Amino acid sequence: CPSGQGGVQYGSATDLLAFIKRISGTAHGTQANSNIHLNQDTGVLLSKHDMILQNGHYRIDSEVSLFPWKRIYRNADSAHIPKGAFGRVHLALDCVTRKRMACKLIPLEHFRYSDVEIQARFGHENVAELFGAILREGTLYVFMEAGEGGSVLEKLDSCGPMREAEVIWVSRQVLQALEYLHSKGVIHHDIKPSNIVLTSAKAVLVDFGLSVQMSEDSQVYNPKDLRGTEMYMSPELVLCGGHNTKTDIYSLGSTMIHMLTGSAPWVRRFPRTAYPSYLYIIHKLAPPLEEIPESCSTPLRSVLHSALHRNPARRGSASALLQHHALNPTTNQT
Ligand SMILES: Nc1nnc(-c2c[nH]c3ncc(-c4c[nH]c5ccccc45)cc23)o1
Repeated sequence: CPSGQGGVQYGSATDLLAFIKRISGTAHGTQANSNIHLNQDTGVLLSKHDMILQNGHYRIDSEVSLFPWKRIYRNADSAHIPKGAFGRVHLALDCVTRKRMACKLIPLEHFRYSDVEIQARFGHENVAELFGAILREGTLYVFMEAGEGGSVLEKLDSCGPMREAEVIWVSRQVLQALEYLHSKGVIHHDIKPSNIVLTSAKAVLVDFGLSVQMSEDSQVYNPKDLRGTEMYMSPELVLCGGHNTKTDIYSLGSTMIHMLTGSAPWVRRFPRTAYPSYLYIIHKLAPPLEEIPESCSTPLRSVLHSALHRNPARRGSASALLQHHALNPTTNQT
């Protein structure tokens, strides 16, 4: 690059995918990239109108300010946190336009191509929008839509169980995201309260680092590893015999129980201190229907029975559940 000219540029989602493909190859040592070894910032920003480059630079504390927000761990709710499966999410403010964004910092050695790929390829109002990614001194800065209301987990931890109307409001929007992603063959693999963030107007799905897109000619994904957070995992996923998008529906059912009761399924009956793993419990005892609170209305109870069905073929799809009268309260009041 000309002297003083930075390596960050405006581009399309295709340009951004090419960039993260290149650096994820570098992350796994398969190819050298001249800029990677310099202190040169490199990257692609998608939105010309509200992220302002200066001579190909988008530098922290110059073109954009970061404010520490939330330390996040992948599988933090599990008994173990795989090495490096962590990051930090900051609030980011563009210094010129004051655009507010979330910025996730991912050490290059822990970066997965799917961390960014799914959000770059599949846009939906209930999937955290991707604004760009910049590699700087071995750390990838991923700029995304901010859920300034924090996550559903924070809401539950600070305010306790949610009212049924709130649970329906959140569940509908997660189902809208899943209906879209599942139509593209994408499995999120980690639906849980900490991966649903809130803005003033909507709920948004985040963290696609464990997501996969099934091949077009197959309706079954045969996993190489166990993906997700144990308390929310479906029985078929735990068995590792192959699963499909319906595993996300079961995780949403588990998430709905957490929203209704304030606790994840199983943990009240089987405290984490005594049970380092829930995989056997999920295999032998699922589904956790007895964790549905007495106060739960009959219509919402039937949504949970469908979403938590042990047999994925009999579990409701996202499209089917979105038609359920319990999730369309305004229509059935007429
Ligand atoms: N794991 C992950 N991958 N992408 C995100 C993400 C994208 N946009 C966001 N907006 C808000 C938060 C967030 C979570 N807990 C919070 C508590 C307080 C404030 C904000 C938050 C997280 C994100 O998170």
